[in-house]
Amino acid sequence: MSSSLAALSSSHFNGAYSLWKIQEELKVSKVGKFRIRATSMATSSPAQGLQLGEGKANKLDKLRIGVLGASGYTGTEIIRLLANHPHFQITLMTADRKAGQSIESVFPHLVTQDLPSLVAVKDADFSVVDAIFCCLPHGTTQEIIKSLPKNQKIVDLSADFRLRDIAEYEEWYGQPHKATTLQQEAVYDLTEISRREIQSARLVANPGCYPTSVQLPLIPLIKSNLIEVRNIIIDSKSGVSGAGRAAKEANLFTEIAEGIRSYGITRHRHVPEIEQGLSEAANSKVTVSFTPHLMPMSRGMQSTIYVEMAPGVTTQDLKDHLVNYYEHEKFVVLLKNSDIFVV
Ligand SMILES: NC(=O)C1=CN([C@@H]2O[C@H](COP(=O)(O)OP(=O)(O)OC[C@H]3O[C@@H](n4cnc5c(N)ncnc54)[C@H](OP(=O)(O)O)[C@@H]3O)[C@@H](O)[C@H]2O)C=CC1
Ligand SMILES: CC(=O)N[C@@H](CCC(=O)OP(=O)(O)O)C(=O)O
Repeated sequence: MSSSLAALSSSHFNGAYSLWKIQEELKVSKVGKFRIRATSMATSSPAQGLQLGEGKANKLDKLRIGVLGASGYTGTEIIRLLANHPHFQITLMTADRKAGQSIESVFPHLVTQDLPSLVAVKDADFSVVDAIFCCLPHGTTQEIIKSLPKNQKIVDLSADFRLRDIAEYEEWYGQPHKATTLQQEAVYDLTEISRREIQSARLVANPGCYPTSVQLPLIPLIKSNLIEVRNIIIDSKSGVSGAGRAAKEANLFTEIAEGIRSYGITRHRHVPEIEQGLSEAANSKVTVSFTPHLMPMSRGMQSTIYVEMAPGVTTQDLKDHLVNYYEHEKFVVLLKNSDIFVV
């Protein structure tokens, strides 16, 4: 008997890009141990979630965008991606404590952009937007999205509409769901996995950071039966911006510099989201062992994922399949050189 394990590394810059690689295979057999190295890298952007049907996009010069939570970390990434985009114009930006301020007073690097001032959600004029990116804390998001005009496309970056099972949401997030009807309508997934459904959805639930780094490499491999759907071990590392911009004692420089902190062991809220995505790909219940770590870096993420390969499958098969699967994806790029992999 022999068993084959592969370790896949997947990383991304919070909320904007993802990278992954197949790192190495450790093959254990009667005749001993050997290693094979292969590398790949992927990038993915939440902005991909905003694609209207071709007809509509062609009629508009620029799509007018509202960014709710523009003074936060994900909000500013959306602004960075869209501010110079030929097809988008940011016409509304909201904040809470920073309402009334200019965006450059919050993020000085945006000083060269022609952007509206930050307003409170209650004062926002939604008639000036065609589509909305919602970058608000979960919990808050459900109430606010519920009150938005029904004709606008919304891409929600929070976790509020990701879990299809309301009971599961309430269990893992420790609060009742306040927009259960909208939850039924929401389309959760990565653009690379469900592009068509996302294009036609009104409410898109953008996957979380850790689930993105796990699902990009694993879903294509599960769908094609190249890996076993048991004993999946995910070891993830995140920069501190993943926790948002609001001040927290645990995220002070003195707490996180020069150290590594594992947290949420066996009970991180991304476990059900990861298992939901992998189970759908496998058409059977998949469970995972997932441990996130907070790293002394401001942004970026790396997930090293250990999987059992299906009988007869090699790491080259995994790599070939992923290269093929993501061949036409602009935001997923596989690393060619396995020695260079830096977050
Ligand atoms: N950070 C990350 O890497 C990622 C985060 N996410 C998710 O995206 C969402 C936003 O996260 P992130 O950008 O990190 O969070 P931040 O804490 O950095 O920003 C939150 C934003 O929401 C505003 N806000 C806070 N409370 C309220 C409220 N009650 N009403 C209206 N606006 C409010 C804040 O305004 P103000 O600053 O003026 O108070 C700020 O603009 C979260 O749900 C998070 O889980 C998703 C992917 C990645
Ligand atoms: C370092 C850190 O605290 N990370 C966050 C996840 C951040 C993320 O992007 O996920 P969401 O979109 O679900 O917020 C956490 O562990 O809860």
